[in-house]
Amino acid sequence: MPSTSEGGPVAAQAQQETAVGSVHGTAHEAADDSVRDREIRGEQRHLDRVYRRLEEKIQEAEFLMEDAARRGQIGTPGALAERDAQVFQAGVHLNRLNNEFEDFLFGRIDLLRGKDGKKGPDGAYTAVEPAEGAVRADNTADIAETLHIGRIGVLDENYSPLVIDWRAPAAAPFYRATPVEPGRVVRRRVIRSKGRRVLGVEDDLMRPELTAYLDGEELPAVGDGALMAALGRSRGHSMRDIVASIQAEQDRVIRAPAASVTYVEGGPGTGKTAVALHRAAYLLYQDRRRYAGGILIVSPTPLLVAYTEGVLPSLGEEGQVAIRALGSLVDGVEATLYDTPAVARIKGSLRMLKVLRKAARGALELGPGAGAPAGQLAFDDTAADDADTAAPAGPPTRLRVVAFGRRLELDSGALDRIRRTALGGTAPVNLLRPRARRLLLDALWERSGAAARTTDPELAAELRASFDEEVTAEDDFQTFLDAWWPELTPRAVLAAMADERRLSRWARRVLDPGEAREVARSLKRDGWSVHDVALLDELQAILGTPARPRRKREIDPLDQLTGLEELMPVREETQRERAERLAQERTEYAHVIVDEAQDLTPMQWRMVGRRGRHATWTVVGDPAQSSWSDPDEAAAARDEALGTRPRRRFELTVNYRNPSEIAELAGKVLALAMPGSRPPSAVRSTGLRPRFAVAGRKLGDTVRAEAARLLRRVDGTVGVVVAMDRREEARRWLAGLGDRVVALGSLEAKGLEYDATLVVSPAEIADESPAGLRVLYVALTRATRELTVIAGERDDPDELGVPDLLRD
Ligand SMILES: Nc1ncnc2c1ncn2[C@@H]1O[C@H](COP(=O)(O)OP(=O)(O)OP(=O)(O)O)[C@@H](O)[C@H]1O
Repeated sequence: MPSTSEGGPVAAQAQQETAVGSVHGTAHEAADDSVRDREIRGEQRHLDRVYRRLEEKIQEAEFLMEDAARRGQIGTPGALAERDAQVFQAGVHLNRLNNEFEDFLFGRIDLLRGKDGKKGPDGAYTAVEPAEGAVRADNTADIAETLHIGRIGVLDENYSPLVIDWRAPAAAPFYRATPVEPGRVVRRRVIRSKGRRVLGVEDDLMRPELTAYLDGEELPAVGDGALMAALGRSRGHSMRDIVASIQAEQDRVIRAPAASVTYVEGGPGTGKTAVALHRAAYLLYQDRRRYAGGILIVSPTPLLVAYTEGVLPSLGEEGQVAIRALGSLVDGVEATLYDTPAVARIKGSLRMLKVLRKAARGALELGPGAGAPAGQLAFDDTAADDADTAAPAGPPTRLRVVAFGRRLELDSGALDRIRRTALGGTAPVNLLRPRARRLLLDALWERSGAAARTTDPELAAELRASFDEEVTAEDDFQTFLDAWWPELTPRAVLAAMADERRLSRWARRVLDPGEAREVARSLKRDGWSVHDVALLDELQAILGTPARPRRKREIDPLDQLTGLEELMPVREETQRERAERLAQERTEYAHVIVDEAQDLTPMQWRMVGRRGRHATWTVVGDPAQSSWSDPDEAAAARDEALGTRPRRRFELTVNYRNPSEIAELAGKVLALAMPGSRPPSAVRSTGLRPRFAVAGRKLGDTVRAEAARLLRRVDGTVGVVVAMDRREEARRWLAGLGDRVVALGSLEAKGLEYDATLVVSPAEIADESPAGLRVLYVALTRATRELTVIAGERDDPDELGVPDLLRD
C-alpha cells in the first residue's frame, strides 16, 4: 500500500540523502515572526546594495558602448576590430544586467573559519573543511564568512564578492553541504524575492548541534527548508530553474569536468533534464571560450523543447546553446508526423543504412523527373502513387556531341558502364559527378580517334584539352550531364523511396516486401515524420554537398560612411559577424547534451553523433522509460556515436516529482516492464492516493468529467495521456476546458510534468508497441500532485476500478 503519512519512510530516507529539512535546533524552532522579519530586513539591505552596484555597472557598460561607437568614426583597422569586440562585450554585459531576474539573489551560506585561510579568484576562502578549533569544545562557534549566491557574480568597488555566481567553485558548498558532510557550512539559506523585494527566507541547518554566532548574535534558523517549498509549487507550461535548491547528487553531475562522456542515469523525476540544462550553463561559465563552439541540447519532442527553453535564459545564458528536438535537427525540416510503431522500428534500425545507400545510387538512374528544377530530381506524391503512369522521365539513354568536326555518340550500354565505374567505391554520390564527367570525356575522346593524330605527348595533351573544351562548351553536353547525373537532394531520394516497387528493389534482402510496402506508404504522406529526419540526415552524408562558390561578403555600411572600405577593400569579418555566421552554419558543436537518451534509435544516434564528432558529451536517460523496442541495438549505435571516449557514470536516485503514493503505483508497471530494476525514492508524500475510474458507455464523457474534476483540485496544469491514435479524439473531448488542460499522445508525454495527470486506458497504451509497458511507466510518472487512471474496455478493472496492469 502506498505510504500516506507526511515524511514516510521513503521520504525520511530521501531527506537524509539530500539534506532536506535538516533538523532545526530547539532554540531555533521558536523563531518567531519578529526574527523572520529582522532576517528579511537584513537580506533586503544586502539586496539593495547589490542593485546599487549593478546600476553602477550598467552605467559603465553604457559608457563603454558610447565610447566604442565614437571610436568607430575615426578608426584604424586595429581600432575597428577593438571597437567591435568592445561593443559586443558591453552589449552582452548590458543584456544580462538589464534582464530583470525574478530572484536574482537566491542563496546564502554562513561558514566556519577554513583550514588554510587562502582566497580564490572570486574573493571567497577556498578551504572546504573547517580549521581546527573553529568549533569550540562547548559546541559553539563563530561565523567567519558569509557568502550570498546569485545568478551572476557581483563584486563591490573593492573587488570583494557581494554575490557569488552559483556556478563558481565558492558556491559549491551551498549545494553540496549535508548534515552528514557539512564541511564549513553552518547554515544554508534560500532567499525568495520578487524584483527588488525580499519576500522570505528558508533556512537549513547543516550543524544543528552547534550554537553559532555572527557578529556576537546567535545565528537563527527560519522556515522549513527550501526544497519542499519549491516542490510544492504548482506547475505552469514552462519549467523553472532549480538553482536555489540543487541537491548534492545533482550538483556533482552539473559540475563534473567536461572531458569525454558524462553519462547520467536516473528514474523519472530525478532531475535529469533540470541537471542537463544547469550543466550547460555551468560549462559556459567555466570555459566560455571553449564553448564558443556551441552547446547542443537534443530533446525528444518539440513539446519538451518548449517546456524547457526558458530555463537557460533564466540562468543568464542564451545564444551559445541550441535546444533542438530530434525532429528539427536538420535545417529547414520540422517533423510533425509520427510513424506507426512498426514503421518507426524499421526506419530507426541500422537496416536502413543499406537501403539508403542503394536508394541514393538508384535515384541517379531515375533522371531529373518531370517538372523538377534544373539539376534536381523531384518526385511528387502523385508520381509515387502510380508508378506506371507518373514515373518521372528517365535519364537520357544516349549522348550525342559534335567535336573536331565529327559526330560522336555514346549509347545506353556505354553510358551504363561509365556510370558503374564512376559509382565504384563509397564516395558521396554528388561528389562523383566530376569523375563521371571525366569518364564521359575519356570515352568520347576514344571514339573521336584523335589520339592517333600525334605521338608527341605535349601536343597530345594540348589536343585533348581543346577537345574537352569544345565538348563541354556545348549546351547539349551540359544539359545531358544535368539529366544523366543530377545533383541529388536527400528529400528527393526519400521521396523516390515512396514508390513501393522501387523501394522493394532497393531494399531487397534487407526489408521483406510487407515492410517495404509499409515504409513506402508512410513516405507518401505530406510532411516528414520524426524518424524521417534521421534518414534525411543520413542521406545528406551519403550524397555529400558539392562545393559552391562563396558568396561575396557585403560591405559594412559603417565602413562606407567612414570611407574605410577604400583602405580595406576586403574587410576581415568582425568577431561578432563571425560568431553569427558560424552559429548559422553550425553543424557541429563543442558539447552535446542528449536528454531522454534511452529513446534515440540507432539511426538517430548516427545523426546526433555527426553533430559532435569532436565534442564532449553529457548523456542523460533512463532505460526503464525507453520507447525503443530494441535497446541493445540502440546501445551499440550510441557507443559508436560516442566513440572510444572514456565514460564517467553518475546515478540520480531521488524522485522530486512524484509523491510516494504515485511513485508506488508506477513501480508496479516498472516491475512488469523491467523486472528487477529499482525505482528512485520519492522525496515527499501527499497522502493523496491515485484515483481509479471506470469509463462509462462513452469514454470521452468520463475523460472530460475526470479532467474537469482535476482542474478544480489543482491550481496548475492537468495532462491527459492517451494512446497515440486517440490524440485527436482526446483534444475534442477536452475542448472548452481551458488552457490549463492538455491532451497528449503517450509518446508526447516524454519529459513533461503536470500538477495532475489523467492516464486513459493503461492497456491501450501498453498494447501500442513492443515497448508499451515502458511508455505506460512514463505516463504514470508525470504528476506532481494527483493521478487519476481511467480503465477502458481492455483494462479488465476489478471492483475498485483498478486495471489489471496496476493490480498487485
Ligand atoms: N533540486 C531540485 N529542486 C527543486 N526541484 C527539483 C530539483 N530537482 C528536480 N526538481 C524538479 O523535479 C521535477 C523533475 O525534474 P526533471 O524533469 O528534470 O526530471 P527527469 O529526471 O528529467 O524526469 P523524466 O525522466 O521523468 O523526464 C521538475 O519539476 C524539477 O524542477
